[in-house]
Amino acid sequence: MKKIAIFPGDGIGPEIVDAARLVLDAVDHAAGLNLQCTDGLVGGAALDAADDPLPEASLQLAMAADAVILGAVGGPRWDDLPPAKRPEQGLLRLRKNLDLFANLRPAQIFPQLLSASPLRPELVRDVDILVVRELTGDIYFGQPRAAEVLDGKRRAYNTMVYDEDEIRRIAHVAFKAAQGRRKQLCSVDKANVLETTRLWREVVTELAAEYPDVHLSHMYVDNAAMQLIRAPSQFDVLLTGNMFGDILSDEASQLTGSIGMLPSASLGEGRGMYEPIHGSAPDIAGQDKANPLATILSVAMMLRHSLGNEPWAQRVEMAVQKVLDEGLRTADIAAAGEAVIGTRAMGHAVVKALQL
Ligand SMILES: NC(=O)C1=CN([C@@H]2O[C@H](COP(=O)(O)OP(=O)(O)OC[C@H]3O[C@@H](n4cnc5c(N)ncnc54)[C@H](O)[C@@H]3O)[C@@H](O)[C@H]2O)C=CC1
Ligand SMILES: CC(C)CC(=O)C(=O)O
Ligand SMILES: [Mg+2]
Repeated sequence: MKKIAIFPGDGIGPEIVDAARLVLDAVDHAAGLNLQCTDGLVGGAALDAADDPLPEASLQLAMAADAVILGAVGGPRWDDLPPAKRPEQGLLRLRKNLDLFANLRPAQIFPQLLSASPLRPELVRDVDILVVRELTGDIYFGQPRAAEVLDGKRRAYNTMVYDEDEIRRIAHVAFKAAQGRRKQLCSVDKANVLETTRLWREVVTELAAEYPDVHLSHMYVDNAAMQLIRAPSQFDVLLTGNMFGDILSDEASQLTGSIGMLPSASLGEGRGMYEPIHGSAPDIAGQDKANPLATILSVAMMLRHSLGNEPWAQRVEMAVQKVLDEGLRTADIAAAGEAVIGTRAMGHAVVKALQL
């Protein structure tokens, strides 16, 4: 028996998680996984219910689980709160408390969706990028942070900080990932301007000696953002800090056609958390329009990384390929004039494509 904690969150979170749950339940039943799934509150839903975006009960639920599935958090209802009190803090604290320092965000091309990419098909056809993003450090967590009034003037600051151990452990993850792929590792920083990322570059370079089979290169983040659009197939594994990885992975999602296609695994030494890379999409929440495939592909990553079930991970991924082959599209991945189905119908379609 494995325990799965499920945090649907806010906005489209409950919709995409419900669609992914259809797939997870079907796999559980067919593969005899004997999963015990329990829902919990995080984000705005938790703020509303318990005045805390990560109530103690939710943290305990996650800590007791073998794996966690999370939809998305945040939304305009909580926009007036200062950053440190918003729903997003619940997610950040969950990642930190579970020590999920490695966020794997694969950006793969689905050939069926080449026409959905804003880039020319010949530019994206061969794209297969793994963004390895550090997830528990950097400016999202650094202290001090404050918004204050000084000499009658409003000012605010955050702190970008990494120590060498934090850099080393995420770099090891990236080097190892590159070894299992095309052995090209590009580390992204802003070492020309920032001390933090100068240390990042130093530490990553030191580690390269332990991975002689991996070709390491370095790129400034502004150039990396440009190269992702100019010639994205040059990248294999991209190693980044927390903020740069957040931004570049949203950008990379567009190569595939939609942010609704990109799953992620947030890993540490213990249990993993599986979440689509996108947010709570308030503009389409509650309308059965959201693409649940990123969340369903995150379930596949959970089967692979936390449940040790590669065959079923691949079956879920193949089922996603099949629904795309069949021309089934949510609005975000539909070409002009193409018929569109809703979130829930897409979940059912993936279950059907599993051919159980
Ligand atoms: N992991 C998380 O929980 C994250 C939460 N957020 C939060 O989400 C809220 C909205 O943030 P935004 O900047 O608008 O980013 P977003 O990722 O929620 O949405 C950006 C755009 O992508 C579209 N989109 C996102 N996911 C989609 C899906 N599955 N299917 C179809 N279209 C999709 C949205 O409709 C929107 O037009 C904010 O409160 C933000 O802080 C943002 C990013 C990550
Ligand atoms: C805390 C989240 C809102 C940060 C984010 O955008 C992400 O992890 O993709
Ligand atoms: Mg993000």
